[in-house]
Amino acid sequence: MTDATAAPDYAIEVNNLQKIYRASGKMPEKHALKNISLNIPRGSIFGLLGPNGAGKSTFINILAGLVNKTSGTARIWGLDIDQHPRQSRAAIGVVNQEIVADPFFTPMEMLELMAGFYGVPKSERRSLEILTAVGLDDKKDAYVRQLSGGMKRRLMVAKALVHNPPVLILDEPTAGVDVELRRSLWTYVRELHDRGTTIILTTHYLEEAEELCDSIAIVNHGEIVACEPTPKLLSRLDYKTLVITPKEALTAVPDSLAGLDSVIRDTGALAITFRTSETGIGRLLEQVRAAGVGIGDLVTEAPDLEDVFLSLTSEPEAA
Ligand SMILES: Nc1ncnc2c1ncn2[C@@H]1O[C@H](COP(=O)(O)OP(=O)(O)OP(=O)(O)O)[C@@H](O)[C@H]1O
Repeated sequence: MTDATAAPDYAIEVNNLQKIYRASGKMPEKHALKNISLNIPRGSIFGLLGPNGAGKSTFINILAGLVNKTSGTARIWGLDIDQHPRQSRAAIGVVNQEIVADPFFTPMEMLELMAGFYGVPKSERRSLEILTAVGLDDKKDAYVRQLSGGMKRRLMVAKALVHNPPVLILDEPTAGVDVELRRSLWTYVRELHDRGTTIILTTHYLEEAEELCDSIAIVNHGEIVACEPTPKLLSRLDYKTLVITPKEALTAVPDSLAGLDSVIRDTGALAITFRTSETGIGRLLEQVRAAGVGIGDLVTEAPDLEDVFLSLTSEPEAA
C-alpha cells in the first residue's frame, strides 16, 4: 500500500461532493456539504477547520464509508470510493470523535482483532510496536474499561494504525485530552508524518492547527471558504497592531494621531492598528514621538489563525 512507485500525487481527491441529510421527524432537510472540491497532496499534514456543524465530520465520514454521499466523487489514494470501496478504505485509518471499544477486551486483543478484520497476516502485525508508540505498552493486557479517558483515546489512534494506512484521518483526536497527552499524541503524529504518512486532521484548537498543519482548509456552512498553505492563510490579514506603553499616562489619543486606527486600552497602552503593506513601524513611531508621547515599551501583535478563522466564518448562512 505504501509502495512509493504506486503512490499518487494526491492522498485525497474530492470533486463536487454534496451531502443532503433528508428531513426526519422534526429535523428539516440539511444541506451539509455543498459542492466540495478538494485535493489533499500526498505527504501533507492537512487541517480541516470550521465551526460546529460546518460539515467536517460529514466529509470525513463519507471518506470512511460511514455516511453515503448524495453526489460527487471521492478518491482515496487514487481509488474511487464507489468503484473500489474496500481498497479505498484500506488506504485510510480514521480516528473518530467517539470512543468505540469493547470494555472486556485488552488493548492487545483489540489491535489483533482489528488487524484480523483488515486481513493483515500474523507475520506483518505490529500491535506491540503501535501500543508502545502511543504509550500504552504497559497497559497492553489491562481491560479497556480500566483505562483512563486519555488512554482510551490513544487506543483509538492505535486501532486506526493496525493496517499501516498511508493516510491517517484524525477527527478532533485531542478533544477533552489534557495538554501533556495532546503533546505526546502530536509528537507521534509528526513521527508518522516523517515516515511518509499523510495526515488529515480536524481540530478546534486553532493554535494546534497553526503549529502542525502545512495547509489548511476552512469549511463554513458546508462550503470551503479558504484552502491554502498555512503561512499564506495567515498573511491574508494584512495588519498588525503596534502597542505602546507610554512613559506618562495618556487620557486620550493625541489629536495628531486621530487619523490613525488608534485606541487607548484599559491597560493604558496606546494601540495603533496599521496595514503592513502601507505603513512601516518606523514611520508610525516618528508620528507617535512627534505627538509628544514618550515610549516606555512597545510590542507588535500579529493576527493569528483565530483572527483569519473568525473573519472567514462570521458570515451568517445564506438563505
Ligand atoms: N445524521 C444526520 N442527520 C441529519 N443531519 C445531520 C446528520 N449528521 C449531521 N447533520 C447535520 O449536518 C451538519 C454538519 O454536521 P457535521 O457533524 O458534519 O459538522 P462538523 O463540522 O463535524 O461539526 P462539529 O465540529 O460540531 O463536529 C450539521 O448541521 C448537523 O446537524
